[in-house]
Parts: sequence; C-alpha cells; structure tokens
Amino acid sequence: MSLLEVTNLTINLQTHRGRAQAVRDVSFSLERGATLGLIGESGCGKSLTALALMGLLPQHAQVDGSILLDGMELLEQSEKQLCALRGNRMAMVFQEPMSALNPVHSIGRQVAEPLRLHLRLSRAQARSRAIELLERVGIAHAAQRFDDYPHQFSGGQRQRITIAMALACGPDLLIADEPTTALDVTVQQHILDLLQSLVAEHAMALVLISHDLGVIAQNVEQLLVMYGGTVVESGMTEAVFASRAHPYTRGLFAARPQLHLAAQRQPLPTIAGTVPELVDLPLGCPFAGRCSFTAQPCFVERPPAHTLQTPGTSAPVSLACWRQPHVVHCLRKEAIEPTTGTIA
Ligand SMILES: Nc1ncnc2c1ncn2[C@@H]1O[C@H](COP(=O)(O)OP(=O)(O)OP(=O)(O)O)[C@@H](O)[C@H]1O
Repeated sequence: MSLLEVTNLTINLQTHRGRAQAVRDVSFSLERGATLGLIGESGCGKSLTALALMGLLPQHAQVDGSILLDGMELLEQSEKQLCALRGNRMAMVFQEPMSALNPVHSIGRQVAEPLRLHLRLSRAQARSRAIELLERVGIAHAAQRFDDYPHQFSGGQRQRITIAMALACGPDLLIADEPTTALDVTVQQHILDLLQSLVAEHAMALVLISHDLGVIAQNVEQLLVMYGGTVVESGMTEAVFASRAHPYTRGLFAARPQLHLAAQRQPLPTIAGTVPELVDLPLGCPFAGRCSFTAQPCFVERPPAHTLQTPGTSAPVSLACWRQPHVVHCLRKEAIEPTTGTIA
C-alpha cells in the first residue's frame, strides 16, 4: 500500500458569487521516500490540494473523495485527531516563513514545542533535540541563538527554522508549498538542497508545489500538471517534460522565461485568454476556451485520462485530452518544424 493515496479529491468552496469548484477529481499516490510536484498557473488548486492533505481547508469547504495516509482515511478524522497527526505524521512548509513563525516566541521554543507536544519530551530533552535540529538545518551557533526571535533572522534562516519545526517529529509526509518563492534567489537553491537531503535522510515522502519548472525538474520524480482544479497531465517528471503532450502543459513550458528569446528581444510567449471562473466552469475540458486544438466534445464533456507512451522516454504519461491523437500528431510535426511553441 502507498504511503499516500488520494482518490477523486474534490473541493467546493462557498463564495459570495456561488459554489466554486476549486479542485475536481484529483487522484495520485505516493510511496514512502518518493517525491511529487504540483505545477500549474495561479488559482488552479495546488494549495487547496495541499491544505486538504493537512486537514487545513477553510471551514466552509466541502470535500469529497478519499485521502489515505498509510491506510487511514484523513477525511474522516476529527479536528483533534488531525491535530495529533499534523507536525507528527505529516508536516508543511509554507511560502512565507514569517506566517508560520510566531513573532512573539523564541525560535527555540517554537522548534521544541512539537517535540514536547507529540513526543512528550521533557523541557531539557526538547531543548537539546531542537538545538540539534537547528544545527542540522544550518543555523549557526544554534545553542546561543535558541532564545532569539524570528525577526532577528534573515528570510533564508527563517525558512530553515520552519523546516526544522516541520521535521522535528520525523513526519512521513512533508508538503512544501512554494518554499523558496519568497526568498532571495541566492538562498533558494540552498533551501531546496536542504529539503532534498532531509527527505532522503528520513525517507519521507515529499509533495512540492512550485511555479518554477527548473525547481520541479531538479527536485521531484513524479509530476501533476493542474489546470482549472483538475489534473491535465501526470507521470514521471522526466516523461512529462519530454512529452508536454497536453496543450496546456505545452503552453506552460513555452511561457517560461528563456534566455535566447530575451537576447533576441522577443516577448515572452503567453497562453492566450484567461483561466476559467471556478464558479462558472465550462461543461467540458477546463482548458477548451484557450486551446487551439479543440473539437466538439471538448466543450461538452470533461475528457477522461488516457495513457500515452512518448518516444524516447521509459515511462508513459497520463493525459486528459479529447484530442489526444490529433494533438500528439501536431506536436510531433512541430518537433520537425519548430515554431515558437505558443498556443494561441
Ligand atoms: N478560502 C477560500 N475561499 C474561497 N475561495 C478560495 C479560498 N481559497 C482559495 N480559493 C480559490 O480556490 C482556487 C484555488 O486556490 P489555490 O490557492 O489552491 O490555487 P493555487 O493553484 O495554489 O494558486 P497560487 O499558485 O496562486 O497559490 C482559487 O481560485 C482561489 O481563489
């Protein structure tokens, strides 16, 4: 059995404009020690998916489907049971470390707290373990800095401290939601390297959310590409990067900053149109309104997932697209006659 099995996860939110279908039928599984990335443009449901795993969705959210952690149905746990699991079996690192740290408590106290709460360590034991953890994540002179407050640290150091807090009890599952986006580019790689080595050291499963395709390529083995609350393409990262077979994935990759385009003073390619309103989602494929490959079924029914084996890769990808053979045919042609790759 996988460590994490998510099946048909669906999240609806009541908003003043009506019911927003923020996440629809998201399914994936993750083995112990494995890494999975979630990518997709802003508002596609990545963070809500992560929050659902942690049992941290807003109270007005209606959740359907199943989230099994080591066989335990998380959607059936009470708030008290979830509290006992959070920080213990599963933990999360957020984008903005200051929002995860309490500004009026010393960093030492905050790292020691889960050790006292979940592992029932004495004050002295928790202090000594917290110092070890702070040293492990790269906080120099941790013992002397134990009583310092979050504002006395840089952004990168604060993120290291939140990682120490997340790892304190040795969780099985670590979720990192844009862990480096708010940081200076010079410290981003250090934080990602730290996460990678800790995940390997503790054989944890990692779910990494990022907008940055480079970060995803280097840090996760499996990938889900999300659009309009659904998974449009998924598979091993290498296979998804090689196939880019869904028109949305294609557009996402084409829209990444590229040095040769900047050197030629060419504008950054974009995906024409805007993301659909979640309150008023179209009947068919959520990407249909922005896709240049559409045919009649795309506007009528949500496409089922198909498996596609891309030449040159060892693993297949799963693709939710009605026009799959036609798209693949066009993309292969495009590989011979390269275009800008823009989907307009
Ligand atoms: N508490 C909430 N109440 C109502 N709508 C919400 C709430 N939280 C999120 N949403 C909406 O749900 C959708 C998905 O949000 P989510 O935060 O998961 O997106 P995301 O893919 O993580 O985006 P980003 O990359 O910008 O963080 C968005 O349209 C968002 O506006």
